[in-house]
Amino acid sequence: MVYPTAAHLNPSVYDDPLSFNPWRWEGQKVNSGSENFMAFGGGSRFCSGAEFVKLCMAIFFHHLVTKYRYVQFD
Ligand code: HEM
Repeated sequence: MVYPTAAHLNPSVYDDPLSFNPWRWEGQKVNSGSENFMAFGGGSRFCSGAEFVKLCMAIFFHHLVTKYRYVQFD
């Protein structure tokens, strides 16, 4: 039995696992066979919408950063 949340918060794999760091998986093996990244489950129950939702997220972020201007409030 694998507990994905524990794998994602494993301090021996990820430095400071509770901090927000979108780059934490850079250079890691994050495909469906990864032992350290299981956001979409694994094995025979692997999320069948994974590729679809990754495309949706890429399109969403593309529009988020190209169609809006951002200003910093102090
Ligand atoms: C960020 C978005 C998503 C995340 C994080 C996610 C995550 C997951 C996870 C962790 C599982 C495995 C559940 C288990 O082991 O019992 C799963 C299964 C599944 N997901 Fe997703 N999912 C996402 C989006 C989607 C979308 C958009 C679809 C469909 C269009 C989808 C369809 C499915 C289906 C059908 C299963 C069951 C697969 C099976 O048991 O054979 N998911 N998802």
